[in-house]
Amino acid sequence: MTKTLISLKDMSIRVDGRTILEHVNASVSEGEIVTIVGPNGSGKSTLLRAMIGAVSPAQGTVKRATGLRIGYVPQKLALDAALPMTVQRFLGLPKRIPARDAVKALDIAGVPDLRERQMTKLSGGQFQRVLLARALLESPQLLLLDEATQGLDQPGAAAFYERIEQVRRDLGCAIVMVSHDLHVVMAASDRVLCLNGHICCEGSPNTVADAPEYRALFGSGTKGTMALYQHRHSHSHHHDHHHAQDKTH
Ligand SMILES: Nc1ncnc2c1ncn2[C@@H]1O[C@H](COP(=O)(O)OP(=O)(O)OP(=O)(O)O)[C@@H](O)[C@H]1O
Repeated sequence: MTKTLISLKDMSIRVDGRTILEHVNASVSEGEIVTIVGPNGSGKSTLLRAMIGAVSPAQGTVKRATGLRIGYVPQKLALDAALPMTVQRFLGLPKRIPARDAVKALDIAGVPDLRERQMTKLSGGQFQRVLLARALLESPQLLLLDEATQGLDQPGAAAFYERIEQVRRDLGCAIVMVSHDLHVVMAASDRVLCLNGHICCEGSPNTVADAPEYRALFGSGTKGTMALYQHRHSHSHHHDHHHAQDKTH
């Protein structure tokens, strides 16, 4: 039987007396890819933060499987450009890690050659891969990605998501990701949650794209771009390497 890694029951979150999320019921099982979509300010990041335990529910519960290992890729990470730091060093914060652990994580993240490079000299795509490598260090059973492709162009984002699917195949971890790239992300997901302070609708990518609640939020235009991406996506696996390399050189 598939194990439930995390479950949220009737969860509400309040920040500064304002309700950000209410009555959220959701769970994530072993090995599945769940995408959270929703307009700006709809509570997507807050939902991930509730999953890792960074914010506490005002009502309801968040239950994590005992000893659950979570890897988290945050939405933004500002590094001081004046501070020289290699990728190896960054991966070893706060505690140094052996080079072989860094090599392995970077390899899984699809950037095996970046270990000696300076963090501030990386491209946007390379930086995101290093953040992914960092989240993979603890062999997570659940990987949480918050807008991990922000600032990447479409081929870069597509290559990133293809890598995520590869990570899931290799490590068998479940993945929960937040994204604005609806057309790209939804094709890679088993399940989509559409959020707007509460869960408006959920289901397979196609079910959600057809749901009136989703269309009310995003219009029907995304259906077309999603179909376009699914078509491209089904042909693009062979090119993963090229895309990834596009972003790493
Ligand atoms: N620490 C905080 N203090 C005050 N308000 C907060 C805090 N964190 C989030 N909020 C508010 O909660 C709401 C949801 O924010 P959240 O970042 O979860 O949304 P989001 O869907 O991830 O948005 P975006 O797509 O813009 O990243 C917003 O109105 C935001 O202003």
